[in-house]
Amino acid sequence: MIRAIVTDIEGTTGSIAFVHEVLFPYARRHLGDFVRQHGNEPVVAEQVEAVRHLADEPEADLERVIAILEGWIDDDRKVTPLKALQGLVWERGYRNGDFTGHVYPDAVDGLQRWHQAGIALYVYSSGSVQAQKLLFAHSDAGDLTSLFTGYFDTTTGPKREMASYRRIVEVIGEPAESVLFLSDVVAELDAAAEAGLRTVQLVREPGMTTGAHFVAANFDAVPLDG
Ligand SMILES: CSCCC(=O)C(=O)COP(=O)(O)O
Ligand SMILES: [Mg+2]
Repeated sequence: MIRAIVTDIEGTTGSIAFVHEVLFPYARRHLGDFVRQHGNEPVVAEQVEAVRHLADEPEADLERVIAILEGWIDDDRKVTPLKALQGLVWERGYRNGDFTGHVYPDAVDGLQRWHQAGIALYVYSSGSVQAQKLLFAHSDAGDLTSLFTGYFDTTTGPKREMASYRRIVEVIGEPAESVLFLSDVVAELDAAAEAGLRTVQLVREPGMTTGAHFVAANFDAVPLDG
């Protein structure tokens, strides 16, 4: 019996296009000025220092750090300091009404249905927990945050590593086999299955790589039995 569902965001609850054509370009446009303006504030300074450490450039000045971050956006690197800073930059975009978080209507329905059925819902995304909460608080369908029990990001570990899912299951406090992980990415599903979780792959667009996981075209087709 499924007692908890952990869902990915990009390509699962919302479109890949929203992340790559709205969120990432917004961060690319505003990140430099944001870091220049707020670089002395502890929450930003901590991430700037983490960039220097991760890039192995301890002497990098602020302009060099910004260039590193912009390169990481271009390469879609799922690294914690970039993700934390992106979340801070997107906050302004959501609050200004520059965009709303894309969530597929079937995902809204499915999440509401499962929540009403007493299944605990969690998010696991490379986007920071702050960015996840912003997306669901300012979604196309309104504030959906009350549906979720908890959020996990790269501070729990990379999404393609089995140990990350072991940690998530420990926090959830349910047996791995009663936790279902939803994602569009086979490598993430492989890692979750290795940790003993049940898995379903969302294939929302033609031509996506599939693997050994049950495939669903949308949340209506996600089976909770068998
Ligand atoms: C929290 S919305 C932004 C998502 C993001 O930054 C990202 O890299 C997508 O990662 P996911 O793990 O949801 O595929
Ligand atoms: Mg995804």
